[in-house]
Amino acid sequence: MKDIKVNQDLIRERKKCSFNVEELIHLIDGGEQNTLERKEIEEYILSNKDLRDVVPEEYLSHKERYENAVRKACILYSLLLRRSMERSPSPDFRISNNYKITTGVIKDISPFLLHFVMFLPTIVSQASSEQQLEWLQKAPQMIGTYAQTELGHGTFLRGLETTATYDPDTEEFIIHSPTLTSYKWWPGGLAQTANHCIIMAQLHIKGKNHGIHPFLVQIRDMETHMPMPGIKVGEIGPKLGFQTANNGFLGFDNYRIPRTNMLMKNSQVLKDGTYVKAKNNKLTYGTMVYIRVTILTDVAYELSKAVTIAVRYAAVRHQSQLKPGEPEPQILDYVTQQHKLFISIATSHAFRTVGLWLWNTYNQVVADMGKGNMDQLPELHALACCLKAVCSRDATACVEQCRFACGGHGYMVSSNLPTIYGIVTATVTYEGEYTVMLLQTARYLVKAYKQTTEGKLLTPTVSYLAKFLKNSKITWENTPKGIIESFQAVAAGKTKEACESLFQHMNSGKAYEDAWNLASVQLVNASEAHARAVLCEMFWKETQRLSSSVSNDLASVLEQLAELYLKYWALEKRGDMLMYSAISKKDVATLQKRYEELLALIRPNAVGLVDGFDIRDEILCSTLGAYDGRVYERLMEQAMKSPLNSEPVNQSFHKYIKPLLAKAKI
Ligand SMILES: Cc1cc2nc3c(=O)[nH]c(=O)nc-3n(C[C@H](O)[C@H](O)[C@H](O)COP(=O)(O)OP(=O)(O)OC[C@H]3O[C@@H](n4cnc5c(N)ncnc54)[C@H](O)[C@@H]3O)c2cc1C
Repeated sequence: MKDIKVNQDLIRERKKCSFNVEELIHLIDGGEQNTLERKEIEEYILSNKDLRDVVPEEYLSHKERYENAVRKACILYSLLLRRSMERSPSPDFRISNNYKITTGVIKDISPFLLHFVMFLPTIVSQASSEQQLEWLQKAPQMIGTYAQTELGHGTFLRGLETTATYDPDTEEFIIHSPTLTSYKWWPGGLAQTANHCIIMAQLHIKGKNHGIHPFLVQIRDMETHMPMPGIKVGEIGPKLGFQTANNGFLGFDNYRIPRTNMLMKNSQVLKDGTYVKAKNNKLTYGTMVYIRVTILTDVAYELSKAVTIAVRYAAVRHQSQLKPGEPEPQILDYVTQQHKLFISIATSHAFRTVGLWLWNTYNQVVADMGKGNMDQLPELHALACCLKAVCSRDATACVEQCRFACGGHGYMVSSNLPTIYGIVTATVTYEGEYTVMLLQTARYLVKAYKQTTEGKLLTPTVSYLAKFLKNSKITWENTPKGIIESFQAVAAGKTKEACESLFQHMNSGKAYEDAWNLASVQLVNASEAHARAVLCEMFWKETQRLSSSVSNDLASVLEQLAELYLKYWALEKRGDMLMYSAISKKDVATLQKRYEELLALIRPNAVGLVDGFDIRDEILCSTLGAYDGRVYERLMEQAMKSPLNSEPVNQSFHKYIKPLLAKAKI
């Protein structure tokens, strides 16, 4: 960074920082060695000139954009492949930001993403060991995706219509799309990129439907890349974001695949058509839970990008006057601006920290499952559902807030905030839609509530229910512990009310399903409250644990962020606090005062904190957020790249405007 001219405001901000930014970078990366490795990969990839766009992506046509994304993705993967042949990859890739290198190459979503995040993990988790051996060997030739959603059904898996009918004479499955609504719709990379696909289809044997099962299907010829006969495949068109993800549709016309292409780790179909049911149907949850768990750290990273852009911009931008006659202050000095932005810094840390805790829990549960112990799977599933829902929704709100905080310039595509928003808001829907996820967790909460009333022991993450269901209002204590307990009391109270509503509807003669639907707004609220209680508790506990391993300077900043997170949400949810704890109006004022003190404490470290995310300019891709703060110069440089600026008069003037003006003269 020595040779570049850095904006004076940013220089001053960096001098104010009270902690060692390098230490924070190492903490986020999971150790100094990981930081070194990440930086080395970033330099190796991002210094490759072929990966730079001469014309910014947004000026390309839809087709050119896709082709450019494929070109860059191929260079990227061959570079990564060469490197992995030279040295062994990092043992724990989740802990480091290494895996985020793709966003520095393809600003939006790679058309190969699904191959890595869904196709390969599904083979690993759902194919038998023989299938894995065969397919993973062929994997370098395969480009895969995961096709579950259909035009007519996403959430309701049992409603999927694609059929896989077993023909014992040829030992094949006949894959068929019987209706328009049975067409697969959405899978990333499906349209023009993938040559293979895991599809979910209804398994029919001898006239009996055995439900949804996964199948490996080749959809394109390995040489010509033409769609295989019997396959209809294409692209679904532009979306809010994900412009380069190559989301596709797929239909089958009695397409035959070998029997051995059903993924048979769990259920099996024998040669004669005998169906062998999975020992435990929960085993198939594996990949879904895995992806939901990883979404927490994914949105934490995207949010760290958004808030880096917004905080650096707020340090460089001067607007209005605090006092008449005085110079215009940095907008970061407005307390409302700090209120808008600092929660995003804290939230990114919260989601990364809790995400890593959940990741470790997931690994523990998977290890136990390997030994035949499934006991913790329902709890993990319930946790992953509500945390995925709340984190994706909160991150979306935070990214949008960062964009608002940049005023008009935040609306520029060159700020990169609109693209980040497009990426983050998609996580609210895919891999389990928001409301549906909260309702899944609600089922677990209802069960836990019943267990409490029966005096049975509860699993650790809901054990607070037993404690707080007894008290209608708990004593208010203005400490992190007190706030966490209040969130637990809120969750317990909302769970109780949702359950009472459910049971009342049932007692009045409604069927369970109707009663569930009638109580569902309250059930969703209970589930959201449970997620907040878990987030607050785990973020605080994990911060305490991490703080003991870092310098005092860094520890105090980390604790300020965790405290800010708790205070922010206690204030946001003050209505709930008033309902379920003995908090008074005076206590709320004290909470507000401390929250404002925290904003002031964090203010001098704001730029240092976003520098601590250590996101290279090539990955940020933002005119507003680059390390050097050359905001206005970059905005103008990017504007000059608009093809409309390449000629002084556009042809549309002669074609349309001039004749119109001529008519106006008459
Ligand atoms: C960017 C993006 C990428 C995607 N990538 C893939 C992919 O690679 N592969 C793939 O297979 N799919 C993919 N999907 C599809 C995605 O998984 C589905 O969109 C998602 O599961 C939601 O299903 P749906 O669209 O049918 O919505 P719906 O289920 O129709 O939901 C619509 C509304 O109905 C409500 N609703 C539905 N059921 C219930 C219920 N039981 N109770 C209360 N409310 C309910 C929902 O809350 C929502 O408000 C992708 C989607 C997006 C947006």
